Amino acid sequence: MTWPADLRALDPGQLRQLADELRQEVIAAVGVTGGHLGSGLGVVELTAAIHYVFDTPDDKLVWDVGHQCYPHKILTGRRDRIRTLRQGGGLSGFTKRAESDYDPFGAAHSSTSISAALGFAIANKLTGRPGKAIAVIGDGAMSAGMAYEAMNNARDAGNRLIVILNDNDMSIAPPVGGLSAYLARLVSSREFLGLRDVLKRLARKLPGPLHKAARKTDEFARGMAMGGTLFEELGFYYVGPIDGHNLDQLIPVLENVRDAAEGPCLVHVVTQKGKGYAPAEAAADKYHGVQKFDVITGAQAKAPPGPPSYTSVFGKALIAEAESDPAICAITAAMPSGTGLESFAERFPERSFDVGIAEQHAVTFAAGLAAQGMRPFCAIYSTFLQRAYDQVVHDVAIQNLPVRFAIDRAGLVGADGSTHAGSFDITYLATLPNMVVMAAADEAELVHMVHTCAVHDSGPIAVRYPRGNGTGVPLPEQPQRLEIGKGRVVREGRQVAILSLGTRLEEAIKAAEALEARGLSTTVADLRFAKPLDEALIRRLLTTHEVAVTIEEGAIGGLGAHVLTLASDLGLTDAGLKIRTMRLPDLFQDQDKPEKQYADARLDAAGIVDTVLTALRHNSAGMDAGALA
Ligand SMILES: Cc1ncc(C[n+]2csc(CCOP(=O)(O)OP(=O)(O)O)c2C)c(N)n1
Ligand SMILES: CC(=O)[C@@H](O)[C@H](O)COP(=O)(O)O
Ligand SMILES: [Mg+2]
Repeated sequence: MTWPADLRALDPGQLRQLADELRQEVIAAVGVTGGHLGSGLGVVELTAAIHYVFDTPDDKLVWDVGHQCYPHKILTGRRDRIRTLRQGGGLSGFTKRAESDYDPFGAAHSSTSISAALGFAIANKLTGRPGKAIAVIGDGAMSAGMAYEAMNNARDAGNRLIVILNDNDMSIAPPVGGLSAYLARLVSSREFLGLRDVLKRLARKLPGPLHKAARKTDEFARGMAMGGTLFEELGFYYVGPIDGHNLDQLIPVLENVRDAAEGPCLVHVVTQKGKGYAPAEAAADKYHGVQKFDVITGAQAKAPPGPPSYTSVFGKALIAEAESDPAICAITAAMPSGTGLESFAERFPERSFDVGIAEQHAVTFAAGLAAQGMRPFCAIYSTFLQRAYDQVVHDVAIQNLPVRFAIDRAGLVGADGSTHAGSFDITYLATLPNMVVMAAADEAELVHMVHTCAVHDSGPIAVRYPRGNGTGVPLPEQPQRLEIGKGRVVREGRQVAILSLGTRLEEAIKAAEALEARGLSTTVADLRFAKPLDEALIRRLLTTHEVAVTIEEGAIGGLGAHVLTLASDLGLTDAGLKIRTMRLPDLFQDQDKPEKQYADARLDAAGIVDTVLTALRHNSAGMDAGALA
């Protein structure tokens, strides 16, 4: 069928056909690109209905997280580019302002949509613009406090704000907590919808005050049957639950809500994650995030067997520690599989906590556990820990509590792009008093660091490690307790010192070999700690080598900055010390593959060699003293 630019040219039957074709296009595209599938399949009809009923892009449609936006992108002028998803220079895997007027707000971190939509709604109100703001938020995203902060403030928006709760009873894992149970009760009260339907139609027909009376009756009736909807207590007119795959239900309800005299409204739609694709529907994770796959069989492309992932090494190491220490417990914010805590939860269900998408709560909950004698490991991706920064400072660091932060996806992450890059954790953590910050150079080091976190009695410790597989080094039989603040020299030289932190060590060693081939004797040190620094080792290296280079997979303000500060504090920079810091560039990185990003950032052996040779050529005025012989 030819799809019209304006869906309102279609009759209901044609719109249903478009939805079916749209679903097939999503499946075909993600089969080629990989990415997020289940969520988008669950909102195919909802996406078509929203663009049918509302006047997008003038009405502002804000997707929460945005991982479900592929049908939206196909319907809004990006059908021809959908197979460039999540590739350098291609479409983002999330909504992105720069990409289209139909993406009024970027996303990727969850639970921001209601706040953003409220901003659009109030701006329209203040400027007299007529447009609506529609936030589509999932049941998982609805477990984050930020959603309630926004709803608590939404009343002023009146009927300019519409929230659509997309309830598919799934987060990445099955949803958790009281909200999930509450929504299940709302959904199971289907017979109540009949009563509400009647009252709603009645309410809509009645003028002004009576309308309000009917609404009160309506709420009262619901209160009797359901204890009042949480959302109504927050000032929303709750409509639902309705079938989010039934266009014959979706369209009249959305039209009513669009034209409602009052608001804000929350429409509760019930959908199925992975809808319409049997392999996704059957999968435990509903194909939340997938590799390229065979569309016929659903079989995903398997990565060639290689070393274990850092995530799995962490999960196994923590279980080993927990076997002998009942104080060890684990916390995830809705990402048990991503953080490697699934097996821990199976082994120690009573000591494992999935708090939902609630990183702020996760950190302060960990602080409470630690204050009462437990040894909590808070496993949160670097990028998502950013959401709980004040909790790290205020509840953990200032109180010097023994919380352990297992920071996965630290560094570049590739296809998820700039919103998910773990670029800032060294910078934002190593600046905190009391905080210990470690970075594993390989998976063996990670085992030692997990053990050190388990046995060392101190305040907070963070250990960072990257997305993906290890280097293939053998895992230690017996983990070692590392001395806090002590690095290690992995190669002794005399002229050049490379001070590495984390997994850039492999490239540092390659660079040393290349420099030796040029007659430059090179030392390589794995500092292990961004805080506290190994002052004795750093002083020795900086005072006995012609040039020193620091390298880290983090943004400015991390290891390099701390080494430079130490050097200046020790007066080592007074004597014309040649030192260069290598770090991620000062920009938000696209969804290029990590190897391209490392090369672009020069955080590889070639970049290190180039940095050293350039430094050696520079005279004391920092001028290039001509090509090195
Ligand atoms: C702050 C934050 N924490 C964690 C994530 C990882 N994450 C992405 S989608 C998702 C689950 C979202 O569930 P829901 O909102 O119900 O959407 P669905 O996938 O079910 O459509 C999570 C935990 C995130 N994007 N942002
Ligand atoms: C949408 C979202 O935030 C998660 O699905 C994230 O993309 C997972 O990242 P990993 O694939 O690195 O686990
Ligand atoms: Mg969900």
